Amino acid sequence: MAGAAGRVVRRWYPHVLRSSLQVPALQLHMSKTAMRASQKDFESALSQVKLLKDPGNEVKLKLYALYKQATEGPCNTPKPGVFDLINKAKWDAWNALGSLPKETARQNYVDLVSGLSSSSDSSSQVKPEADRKQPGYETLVVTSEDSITKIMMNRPAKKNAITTQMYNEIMLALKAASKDDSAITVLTGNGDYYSSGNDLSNFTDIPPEGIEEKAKSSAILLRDFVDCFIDFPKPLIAAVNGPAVGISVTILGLFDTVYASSRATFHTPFSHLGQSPEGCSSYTFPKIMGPAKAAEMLIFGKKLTAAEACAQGLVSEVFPDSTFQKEVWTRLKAYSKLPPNAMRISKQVIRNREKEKLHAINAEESRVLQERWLSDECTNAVMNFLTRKAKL
Ligand SMILES: CCCCCCCCCC/C=C/CC(=O)SCCNC(=O)CCNC(=O)[C@H](O)C(C)(C)COP(=O)(O)OP(=O)(O)OC[C@H]1O[C@@H](n2cnc3c(N)ncnc32)[C@H](O)[C@@H]1OP(=O)(O)O
Repeated sequence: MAGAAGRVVRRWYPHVLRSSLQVPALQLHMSKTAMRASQKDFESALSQVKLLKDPGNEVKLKLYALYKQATEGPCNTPKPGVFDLINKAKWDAWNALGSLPKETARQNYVDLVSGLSSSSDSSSQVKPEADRKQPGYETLVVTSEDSITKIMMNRPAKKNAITTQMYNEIMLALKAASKDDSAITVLTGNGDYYSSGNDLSNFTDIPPEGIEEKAKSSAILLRDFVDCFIDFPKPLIAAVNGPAVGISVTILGLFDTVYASSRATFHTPFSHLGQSPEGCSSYTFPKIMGPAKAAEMLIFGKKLTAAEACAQGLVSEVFPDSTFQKEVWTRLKAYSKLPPNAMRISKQVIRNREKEKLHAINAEESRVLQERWLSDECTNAVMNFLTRKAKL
């Protein structure tokens, strides 16, 4: 849909008003000039109008009425029935022009299109992401545009490993997105990784109260973090731009749609790390892919390719890496135009009956992990990574 200059170009035709209409308040004193538009100007405006960004139903009705008046003169067709809403709105708009002369209607049409073209040119300028970035986040880039809130993990040099600060910022961003006027929310990563999961340096920041206290507060953080995904009220989409590890994989079971680049992999090496599953994956993964496949991932740490994850139902669709961004955002922009309330309600109908269960599972997984973090198996695995002795 984006044209060569990054300009949004949609095709719509004023005489074929297909979408639902609000009854317009027509005030048609468009041209204050005495200039007469030539037939050529009018034809050029007719071509130009097809290239404009959709101006909304009210303006489309004005254009329709002026077009009819300019080409056929005053409205002389029978009034459509009260239940024929669209044709009635069109008829009302045309009829409201009364005996406006054809030439004036033509001039008003040309003026209106010219005004729309210049405002469309300036509003279609794509602002650089830095200008649209929401302030207050250090580990994320959060932007809202086209009814989409995008939450991008932004520690590319660390493979978007999730620090305590990033857990907290993701929670804040999700809470804000649940209340903003976006229709859908997307989580993605900056750089070559989607996320390498929990930042293992979270284990080194031990408070004076000791490791037990750290494990306790971390279990609360984990539970709160996962709860935000369980409770998120709008469609939540993951755009998995590259490899995903640990908690960034497990929470995918709580997303509504997961798009993956062909370069993405899905890895949950919990046993290797002396840990156990979180993000409700102990429940969602067996449900999504069956217990045998889930066990390979969650107990044995089998890494899945994007194609395998898609075959097993964890991923909705895989896109070639070279076209991933373009294809995914084109798709999401189209989805974001669907009626937002209907999407929210559909999500509720699909998810609500599981919510209580998911909260209980999350609490249980967090409790088990709190103990695991204090185990020698976990301490040794983390130390091996931090002292550069091991990688996944
Ligand atoms: C008692 C306290 C408990 C505290 C708990 C807090 C809350 C926990 C909540 C739940 C837990 C979730 C479970 C998980 O997510 S488990 C998965 C954890 N992730 C890993 O084990 C991945 C470790 N990383 C790697 O194995 C490799 O880095 C990689 C991802 C395979 C990439 O390898 P690479 O060779 O391509 O790149 P590399 O040079 O290693 O990485 C670049 C720099 O990024 C740093 N880095 C990458 N991932 C992490 C990570 N997860 N944690 C910390 N740092 C990471 C890496 O060290 C490099 O840094 P530098 O350039 O050397 O400074």
